Parts: sequence; structure tokens; C-alpha cells
Amino acid sequence: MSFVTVTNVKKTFAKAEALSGVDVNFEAAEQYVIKGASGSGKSTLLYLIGGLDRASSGEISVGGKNLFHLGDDALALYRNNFVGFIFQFHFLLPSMNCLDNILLPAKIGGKDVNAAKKLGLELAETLKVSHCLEKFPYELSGGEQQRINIIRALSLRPKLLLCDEPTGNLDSENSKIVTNLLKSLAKEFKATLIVVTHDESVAKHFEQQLVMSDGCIVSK
Ligand SMILES: Nc1ncnc2c1ncn2[C@@H]1O[C@H](COP(=O)(O)OP(=O)(O)OP(=O)(O)O)[C@@H](O)[C@H]1O
Repeated sequence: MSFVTVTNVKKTFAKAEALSGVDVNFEAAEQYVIKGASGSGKSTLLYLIGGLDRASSGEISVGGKNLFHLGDDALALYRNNFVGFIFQFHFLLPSMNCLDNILLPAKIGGKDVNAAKKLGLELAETLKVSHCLEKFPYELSGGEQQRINIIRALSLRPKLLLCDEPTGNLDSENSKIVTNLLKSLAKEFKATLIVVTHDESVAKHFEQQLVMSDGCIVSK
């Protein structure tokens, strides 16, 4: 059985249909890229799978959980426990140093902060940002900020890693580094990785490529 199952999902904003009946499956611990023109529905699909928004109709199940049936609190728990999000802009909190930013999901979710810290320190070493942990986000370069963001997203060992244009504000060198990091960390954590991008230089690193057009998956 697939880890993520999307069945006839539609999403309408006001009168506009952003998703017009999407059917797609994602297997556990596999890696995917979703491509497609601007406005084709890529981010909308990613947000629905991540429980950041709800489908207008259809079903999404993740790890056997049907998101449609989860109430708001259960959906928030699902997001915190199950999903790591990485966006183009990092959303690190400017008033906290980077280590505190990394520990935030564990603190908010009432999880083992020491375990999150141990993992955070290990990943910071691997990603070569140990020297950034005591600094505030504004003191870091874009590439360093995105690596801290990745560590925060992985701090609770999510089974699903959802990335929306994760390299959108990086130069090509950092873009390549971040893409390779995402792939190798997802593999190490046995997480399902789904990356949305319209950047071919990022997409080419993925064997499994989906293409969206006008709210539908047109190629798998
Ligand atoms: N919150 C919203 N309110 C109204 N319309 C929205 C909202 N979010 C998305 N849309 C619309 O839904 C459609 C799909 O948007 P979406 O952001 O999913 O596309 P995308 O493929 O990710 O585009 P891009 O590559 O430009 O980020 C677009 O027409 C967009 O204007």
C-alpha cells in the first residue's frame, strides 16, 4: 500500500479550481519531484498533503490516516509529528537564535527536547553550520539559513518531507548543495521526499518526476 494516497482531490478557492481531481500515490521512503507551470496547482497539492489546508473534496491518506476525517487539533498534531516542511523562504523566527529555532517543533509538540538537540547538533555538524547555532537568522547567509531550516524540519524525524521551491532563493552552487542534502537526509531518515519546483536543474536530480498542468497531474 502507498504511504500517501491522493484520490480524486479537488480544491476550489472562491470560484477558481486550483485542483481538478488529482489522483496520485507516493510510496514510503521514495523521492519525487513535482514540476509544472506557475499556477498549475503544485503548492496547493503539497499543502493539502501536509495538512496545511483542506481539500474541497476527495481523499488524502498518509500512513493509513485519512486527513479528511481529522479535526483541527488532530491535523495540527499530524503536521507536527509527521511532516517536515521546507519552503523557499525559511520562516526562521528572527527573535530566536538558530538552535532555539531548531528546538521549537519539539518544544511546541511537547516532545523530547534533548533528543531533538542531540540530532540537531549532529546535523549541524554534517551540514557544516555548527558555528551558526548561537547566531540569529539575520546573521547567516541564505544558504546557511536554509540548512538551519532543513535541520529544524528534520528535528522530529518526520516520515514525510515536503519542500516547496526549497532552493528558490539560492545561487546555483547552494541550490545543488541543498538539493543533494535533502535527498541524502531523506534517504537516511527513510522519509518520503516530495519537492515542488519549476527549476529543471533541481528536478534533474530526481528519477520520479510528476508534472502538473491546470490542476491535474498530466504525467507520472
Ligand atoms: N489561497 C488562495 N486563494 C485563492 N487562490 C489561490 C490560493 N492559493 C492558490 N490559489 C490559486 O490556485 C491556483 C494554483 O496555485 P498554486 O500556488 O498551487 O500553483 P503553483 O503551481 O504552485 O504555482 P507557482 O509555481 O507559481 O508557485 C492558482 O491559480 C492560484 O492563483
